[in-house]
Amino acid sequence: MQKIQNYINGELVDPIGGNYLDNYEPATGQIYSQIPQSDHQDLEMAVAAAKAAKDEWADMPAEQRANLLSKLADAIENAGDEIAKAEAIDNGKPISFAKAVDSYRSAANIRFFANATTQFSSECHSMGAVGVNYTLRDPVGIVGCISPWNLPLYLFTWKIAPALATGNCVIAKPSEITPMTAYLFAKLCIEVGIPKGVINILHGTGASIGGPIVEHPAIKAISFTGGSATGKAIAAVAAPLLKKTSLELGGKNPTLVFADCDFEATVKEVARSAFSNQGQICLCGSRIYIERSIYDKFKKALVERVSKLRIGDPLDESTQHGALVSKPHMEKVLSYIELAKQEGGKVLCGGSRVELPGRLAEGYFVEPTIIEGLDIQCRTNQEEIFGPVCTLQPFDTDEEALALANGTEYGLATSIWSNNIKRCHTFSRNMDFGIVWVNCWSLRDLRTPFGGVKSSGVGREGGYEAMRFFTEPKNICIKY
Ligand SMILES: NC(=O)C1=CN([C@@H]2O[C@H](COP(=O)(O)OP(=O)(O)OC[C@H]3O[C@@H](n4cnc5c(N)ncnc54)[C@H](O)[C@@H]3O)[C@@H](O)[C@H]2O)C=CC1
Ligand SMILES: O=C(O)/C=C/C=C(\O)C(=O)O
Repeated sequence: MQKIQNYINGELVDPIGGNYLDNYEPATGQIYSQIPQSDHQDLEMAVAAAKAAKDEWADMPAEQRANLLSKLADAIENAGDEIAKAEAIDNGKPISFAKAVDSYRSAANIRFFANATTQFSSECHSMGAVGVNYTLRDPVGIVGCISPWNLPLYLFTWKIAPALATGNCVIAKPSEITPMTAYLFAKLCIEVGIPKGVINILHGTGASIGGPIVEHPAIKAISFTGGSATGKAIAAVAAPLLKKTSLELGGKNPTLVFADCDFEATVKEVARSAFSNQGQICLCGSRIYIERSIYDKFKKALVERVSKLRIGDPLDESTQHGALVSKPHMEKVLSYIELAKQEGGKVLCGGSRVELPGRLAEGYFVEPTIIEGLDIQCRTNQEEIFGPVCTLQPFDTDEEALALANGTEYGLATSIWSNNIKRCHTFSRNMDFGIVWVNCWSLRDLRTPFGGVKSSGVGREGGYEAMRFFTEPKNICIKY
């Protein structure tokens, strides 16, 4: 059975303690590889390597760093099909999605920040005849990047790329549930000649290696994406250590559909926003509010479209809906469907585990599920399910729609579907979310601030926001 290795000081190495975890293939429910259960000993090695590498990497001219990162982006692009296949096996997502989204964005993340390195500049403030201030943006030093399982290499590179671009050395931990593409990424780093110690990748659980990364005194900033409970636990450890944190956490995102929307296009995109990646994206729209005059028509069209999604083998190019990432996660999602029924919800489509034949018989497949008849206060509409489950609810007025949209503890992303420009602007201004999409969903421009408010997190990723996070400003004041 394949054994994944850590990547420390430019080499693939076994964990010092010799401990491993099983890695499951979600589509089959079978163990197919093993991953290091790293601990503080591995971390000390990684920190020593990063310390040795840090000055040379920080002092390297931006263009040279950009060239190395561009080579890494090329390597990811060339390995795109292999990465997509590994993601489909490790995560359960359809291979077509993994190619179009995961592989594509992993390369794009690195390329974007390779280019940004050469464009990043700092500020200068003239004091007239008195003097001048200018600001240096120094790398923070050694930073920790901790990523989740839903978009494995995509979110791993989304953090690592700006950290490296701004001259930091990185200790990174991918999710223990989907470690495979971070392992492939380590091999590509070796292939393209990323200097030793600049990136170090440690595998294992949050308790065994995630926590120690957050606590380590040499690691000065933590960029984390994952559940809100984990984010709060990380913040509690990092705050007294005065570490910078960027926390991109959960969502319970509302989708607002108005009667004046482009009907067909909206049905299509709302289905995509709810069920892409089996609903396992923090941006997915899981609470769909529809203006009452089109509620029945929209519901019928949405249910019809979603019921036709092809559920099957993630490795089959025609599959549109794959497996959930793990057995515990599947059980969590199914338990929320049961809860929704107990809370008075009516299941309009889906609602059950799917049993597929042959090698997929033990796989973690759950039908795309649409539920109606629940109010905003119930747990189904308040808690993040993070799976292929959404609820529908009609509304009568703009005021009611706004109150429903803002009515949870989360504030990550929302989408509005309407051709009334005034309404779109007014809603965009009044909604408590970090990201508002109007007549689109997840239309991404990597320069924009990415992240949420309320329990959806602290700080922003993307573009200069990420580059500012990974640098320390130093003001220099010169008197003439
Ligand atoms: N992007 C998002 O918004 C995501 C949200 N979730 C939500 O979180 C729920 C739980 O999923 P999990 O896989 O348990 O996510 P998680 O938030 O626990 O895991 C994310 C990453 O954090 C690490 N981690 C866990 N505990 C840690 C700690 N104390 N210190 C440092 N690192 C730690 C994990 O090993 C993983 O690499 C999901 O059901 C879903 O609702 C999960 C993944 C992504
Ligand atoms: O950067 C994006 O386009 C998407 C990011 C998605 C997440 O952060 C998530 O699902 O956790």
